[in-house]
Amino acid sequence: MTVLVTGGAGYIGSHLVLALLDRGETPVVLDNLSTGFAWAVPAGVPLVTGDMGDADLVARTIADHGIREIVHFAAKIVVPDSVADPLGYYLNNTSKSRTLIETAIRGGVDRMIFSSTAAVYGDVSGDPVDETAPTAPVSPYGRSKLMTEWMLADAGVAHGLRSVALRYFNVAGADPAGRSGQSMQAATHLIKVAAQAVLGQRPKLDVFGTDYPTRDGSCLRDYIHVSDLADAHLAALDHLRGGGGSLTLNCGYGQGTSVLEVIEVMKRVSGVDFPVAISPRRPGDPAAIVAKADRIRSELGWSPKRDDLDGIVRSALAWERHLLTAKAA
Ligand SMILES: NC(=O)c1ccc[n+]([C@@H]2O[C@H](COP(=O)([O-])OP(=O)(O)OC[C@H]3O[C@@H](n4cnc5c(N)ncnc54)[C@H](O)[C@@H]3O)[C@@H](O)[C@H]2O)c1
Ligand SMILES: O=c1ccn([C@@H]2O[C@H](COP(=O)(O)OP(=O)(O)O[C@H]3O[C@H](CO)[C@H](O)[C@H](O)[C@H]3O)[C@@H](O)[C@H]2O)c(=O)[nH]1
Repeated sequence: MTVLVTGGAGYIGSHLVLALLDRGETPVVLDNLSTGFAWAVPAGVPLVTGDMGDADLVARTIADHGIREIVHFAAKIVVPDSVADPLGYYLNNTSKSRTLIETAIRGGVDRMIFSSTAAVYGDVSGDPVDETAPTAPVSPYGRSKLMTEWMLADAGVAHGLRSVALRYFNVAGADPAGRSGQSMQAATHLIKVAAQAVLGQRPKLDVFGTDYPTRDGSCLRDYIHVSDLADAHLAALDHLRGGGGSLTLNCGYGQGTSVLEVIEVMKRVSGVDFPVAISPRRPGDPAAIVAKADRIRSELGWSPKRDDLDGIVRSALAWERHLLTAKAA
């Protein structure tokens, strides 16, 4: 069975492509390479370079490869950018997802896994949130993804498309075998930025706000290893292939870690005391967001294998070193 992976040249998508190959499946990647890399798509995996908003291209790809299922990662993903450019985010993440979904249904696709986000919940009190919590995103990014969840749910009722919306919490780390990782140099994610600070690629790390109502004043997030997340997608595919119905599932470990704690782990694991500056809050950031992650275990039988912040940080750092060596070569 051939699986179409939109955004498969990106960070998380490339890890799913590896996980699919590891279990003998046949992925095809559709990616416009706006933030992804052709080299991140393993040799032998077809890469269709183009936009998911291009209905003709999507229809052709579905027909050419006999696609019945899509894992949909393609999106713009930077929360503060979405505050500055909301319409660009609604176009790419919402409107183009609408085109993708419509074209998929017309082409006979009946299963879709969607990369949703904890950002759909908004500013929660800090208690772990389950999937029944009200959705009240505080950023255009979060709203752009929530609207796609709604489209999938409505299309499911009207057209029989079954889907699993996976609400990722904070994804971090890299493939334990060193085959992929987060590669965008201008990335804004905390663990990636901290790894770059360790290697001297950034002069310092800014902590965006230490005046939040949290245990040390910095924001709390639930960090999940990217390979555990890839496994959750395999389990979601198996669920739908087995005839299972549509689901919305949190993907996290249920553990909140503060920005200052992440920095402490990065310094300890690397042995490098990089400079840290306390800076103002960043627009669109909720104070605390931690998953209640029971449903994914009971519905999919998924359980994490790499629930360890030291290990996540170590793998992120190893990938950053790899990128640096590759650049120098
Ligand atoms: N990284 C996180 O912590 C996180 C958390 C929650 C949800 N997510 C979601 O996971 C998904 C993947 O994120 P990522 O971290 O791998 O980001 P990424 O930027 O590395 O990957 C996104 C990929 O989509 C491609 N893309 C973007 N728009 C496209 C379009 N219109 N047509 C075709 N390709 C397009 C990009 O080129 C890139 O390869 C996104 O949907 C994101 O919203 C990520
Ligand atoms: O240089 C930095 C980078 C980040 N942070 C802080 O670290 C925390 C985590 O920030 P990230 O940018 O790593 O991640 P976000 O929580 O903003 O967002 C991520 O997780 C969300 C879900 O919680 C979304 O899905 C989104 O796609 C994904 O980027 C935030 O408090 C942020 O202010 C810093 O202090 N300094």
